[in-house]
Amino acid sequence: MSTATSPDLPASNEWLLDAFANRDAFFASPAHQLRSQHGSADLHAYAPISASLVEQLFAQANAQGQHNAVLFGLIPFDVTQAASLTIPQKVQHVASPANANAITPTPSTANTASPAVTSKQPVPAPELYGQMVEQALDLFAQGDVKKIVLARAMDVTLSGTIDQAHILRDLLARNRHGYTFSLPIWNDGAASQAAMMGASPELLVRREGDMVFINPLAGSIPRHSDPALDQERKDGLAVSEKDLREHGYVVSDITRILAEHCTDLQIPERPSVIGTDALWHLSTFITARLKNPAMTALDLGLALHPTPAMCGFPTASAFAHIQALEPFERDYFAGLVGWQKENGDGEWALTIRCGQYDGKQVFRLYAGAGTVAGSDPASEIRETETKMATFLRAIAK
Ligand SMILES: C=C(O[C@@H]1C=C(C(=O)O)C=C[C@H]1O)C(=O)O
Repeated sequence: MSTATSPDLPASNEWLLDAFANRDAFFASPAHQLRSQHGSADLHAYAPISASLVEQLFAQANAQGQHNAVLFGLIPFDVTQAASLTIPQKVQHVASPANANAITPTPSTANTASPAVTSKQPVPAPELYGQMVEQALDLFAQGDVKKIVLARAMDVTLSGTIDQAHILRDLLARNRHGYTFSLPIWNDGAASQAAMMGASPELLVRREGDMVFINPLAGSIPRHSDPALDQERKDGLAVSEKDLREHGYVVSDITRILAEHCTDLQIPERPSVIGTDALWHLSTFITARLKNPAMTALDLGLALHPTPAMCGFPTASAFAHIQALEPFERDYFAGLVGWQKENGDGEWALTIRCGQYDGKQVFRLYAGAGTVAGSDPASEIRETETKMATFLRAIAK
């Protein structure tokens, strides 16, 4: 996660979040910060993703005299469902603040006081999620599938509307090395108010010219408030046979797909351990060079998606088991979130540690965890709870 660069981007000392309203777009990575304000000349689409849909949107932007157009997108876990794409008329694109570690969330004022949680409904109940993990363990024992990522959701109703900028600042302050976003969902046409918001730690692909950067995570343990125990957990994760196996499925499948599209693959032999504010993760930072420089960041992201970090291994059978076991639609959860320019450079993160906002008072939060032979249902319940906690803390006090 140390490879952030800001090639020729204007510097900025602050996050571009002033007067953030529904239908605005924001995406921040360690290097890039992009913000748009909704306007009547914005272009948007709500349809299954395809190269021609992306080309059409850029062609329309060109036709209205827009240069340096930037596409923002949410691509669902199941790519046959509608993606939500936006080319705003005007986008601010600057570097992320270099000293952002020093930035703390702005305290709530009378106008931006965080609403309270009035109801919290797990989907399904945690015990049922534990039973889903048990069912996955039976499937591993039968032998046709090695890993299944199982998710659950939480419907949260708030006492009032939220201040998106306040939430995003809170997430940014805690996720310096991640991908923090709020992008509109056009399910209701131009009148839509819904958005996907979150702070993902996981980069699917960044493209800079013909170079691509990929950073899968898989294998996790919640952090501990005691520094010595926290270090023990970190050291334990680095040598955990179960977690290394879970991570290995992801890296080997990504390597197989990258080999079709890239040369000069640089893949560390062993994963390292990275920390978010709440969890330790096994992480492998991969670089490669595209064989075909016309392949865009999104093209490569879609070739890789869904990786065994979001779905399982082998992909097709894990995908079928997810459809059968999970009692809700993932929609944009565990899909792609990001941006790209017409030349194909861009960044696509995975849509995790996130929630779908209805634009008023309701959020659906999501979290998933990879299960393999040897997984423990109680640990997966705790892990998914921890994964939802950062976002829950950000939206309501
Ligand atoms: C699916 C999620 O996270 C993924 C699953 C992980 C795991 O099981 O160890 C780790 C990071 C992510 O690839 C999520 O946060 O919801």
